[in-house]
Amino acid sequence: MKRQDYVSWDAYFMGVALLSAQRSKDNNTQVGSCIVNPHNKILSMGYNGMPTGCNDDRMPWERKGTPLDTKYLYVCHAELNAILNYSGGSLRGARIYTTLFPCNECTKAIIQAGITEVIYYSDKYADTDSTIAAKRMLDMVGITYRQYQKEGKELVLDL
Ligand SMILES: O=c1[nH]c(=O)n([C@H]2C[C@H](O)[C@@H](COP(=O)(O)O)O2)cc1CO
Ligand SMILES: [Zn+2]
Repeated sequence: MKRQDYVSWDAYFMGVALLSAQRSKDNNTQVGSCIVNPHNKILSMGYNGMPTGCNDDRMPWERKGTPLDTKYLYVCHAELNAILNYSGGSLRGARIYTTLFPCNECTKAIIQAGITEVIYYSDKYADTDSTIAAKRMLDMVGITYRQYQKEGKELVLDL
């Protein structure tokens, strides 16, 4: 009989997104994303980080203070990184697994890239204008979004 406790496709791809998030240098929120085609092949991954070439140690990671001295003006979001990291052509018809509901800016990129489904883990900023705007756009263009349903499986990686 075949092994029974293998991970589902959803758990597999959200697991990859969660693992990608572990690369983030952000001390408050680590976000990871994984883009998958309709044949369940992974096309791209990303996490939130400073633009390539911007030294992590010289960039601000603060949340508050003078805007120029906070991370927000500089950090590249996980979803955008996953989209931009793809060098294989079109993402049309793909779905994106992401550990945090995409912001309005990433949502624009998701729409323009032709991604057709968003699966998210956390929606901790649901009450912000950014997330409300994101959902408004997704609804308008018919991109479906659903929260990842936990399967009660705890996976420990002995790295
Ligand atoms: O969809 C997203 N994707 C993403 O990568 N991020 C990143 C930007 C920041 O590095 C961090 C959010 O920081 P904070 O929770 O401290 O405000 O997450 C944030 C969002 C949603 O705002
Ligand atoms: Zn974003």
